[in-house]
Amino acid sequence: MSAAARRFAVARLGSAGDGVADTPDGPLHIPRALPGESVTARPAGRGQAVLDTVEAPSPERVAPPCAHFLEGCGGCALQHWDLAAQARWKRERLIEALARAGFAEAPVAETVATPTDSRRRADLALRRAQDGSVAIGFHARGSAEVLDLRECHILEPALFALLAPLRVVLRRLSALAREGSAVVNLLDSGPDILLRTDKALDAAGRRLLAAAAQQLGVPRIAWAQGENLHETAAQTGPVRLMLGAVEVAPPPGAFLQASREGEAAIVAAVLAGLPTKLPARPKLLDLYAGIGTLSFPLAKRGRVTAAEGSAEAVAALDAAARKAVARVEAVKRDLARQPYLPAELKAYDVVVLDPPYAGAAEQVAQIARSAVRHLVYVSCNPVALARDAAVLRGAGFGLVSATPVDQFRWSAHLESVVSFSR
Ligand SMILES: C[S@@+](CC[C@H](N)C(=O)[O-])C[C@H]1O[C@@H](n2cnc3c(N)ncnc32)[C@H](O)[C@@H]1O
Repeated sequence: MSAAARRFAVARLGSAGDGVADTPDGPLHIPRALPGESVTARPAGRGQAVLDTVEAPSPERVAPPCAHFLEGCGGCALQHWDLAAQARWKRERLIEALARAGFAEAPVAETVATPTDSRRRADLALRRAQDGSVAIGFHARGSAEVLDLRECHILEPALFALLAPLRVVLRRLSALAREGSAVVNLLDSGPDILLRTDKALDAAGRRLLAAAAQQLGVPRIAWAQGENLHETAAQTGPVRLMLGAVEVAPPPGAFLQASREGEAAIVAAVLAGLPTKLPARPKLLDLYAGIGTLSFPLAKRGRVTAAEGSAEAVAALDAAARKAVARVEAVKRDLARQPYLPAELKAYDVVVLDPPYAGAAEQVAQIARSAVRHLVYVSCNPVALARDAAVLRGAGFGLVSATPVDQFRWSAHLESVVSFSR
């Protein structure tokens, strides 16, 4: 039985985008409540509560555009909040993260917004129901349930349009017994799909996927059982994505910046974060380079070494660089186990880092000990950024510029580009 609803004053927003009320028992997280609101909520244990009614709404509360938001879709956390307020909150989170690292009053730019219907990469959950139908969508908040997307205001329309025919195909795919996932990347050649399912793909399944690729205009469908290595199940043509002027053939499920607009904003902030005075033939080191999203634009400014841990991403980057005769050398390297050491870093005028969510503790420790003078750090996690920035500050780096990018509209995620020099 759920607890009785009680009244709470919402003081602030937590890092996951939940309203937080301070209570004698500690902070209480109330999803979908906003700062300044008086709400009733039912405590659900472990500092969590379920919103019951909003008694005094914030003037910043707005009607969520998507029906699934009200059903608890975990794809968005903040559709009930005015966008300008979200942009201010994201900027404040970056200011706080940098202040925690010791950079008080950092020169933080306004948040760069990205539009609705622009997400070109999504990791969607698949779940087969008792009647054989397949739900495709995001998990419901804090649950294994998959919300079958009948509308979506974040996905690129071309990706959303794929869901209805994909449901029909997956219904017949015996390799999907109960659950799986589909990473869908919208490339310039069309949608690229990586299916992960819970059973083996038999000959009938391969024929089904080959026919689906033809019919849906999808150049490639890759498949894997669980977390095993993927294989190409169907290919009707080449895959390609332009990164600046360079054509890349991304591997299945490749990391892409979530939207073209987000990518453009990050690339622009990285280029703007380079020192104004560079030597005549600068050498740039792009760490955690992926398929070269930043490496190719950086190659316009100098010779780039692009290091990345995924063998497939490095192969795609290397092939694209050779074909385009770009000044980019691709290196496969695990930067947690084998970070660039001070002696190697000596060769570079600028280091660009774009690490995964956990940050770049091992690599930043080596940069701190090196003679590197300029660094541009692209972050998708303000907590890791604060930790790594504190190390840089301790090593004498000052903060030159910082730009928050709201690449995941309506979510609590924050991307940022921060430039340091010493
Ligand atoms: C946030 S993505 C950035 C990719 C690229 N810079 C871009 O903008 O598309 C982080 C990248 O780090 C890579 N990565 C994760 N852990 C790594 C490690 N230990 N060593 C090297 N690369 C790693 C991932 O494969 C991924 O390509």
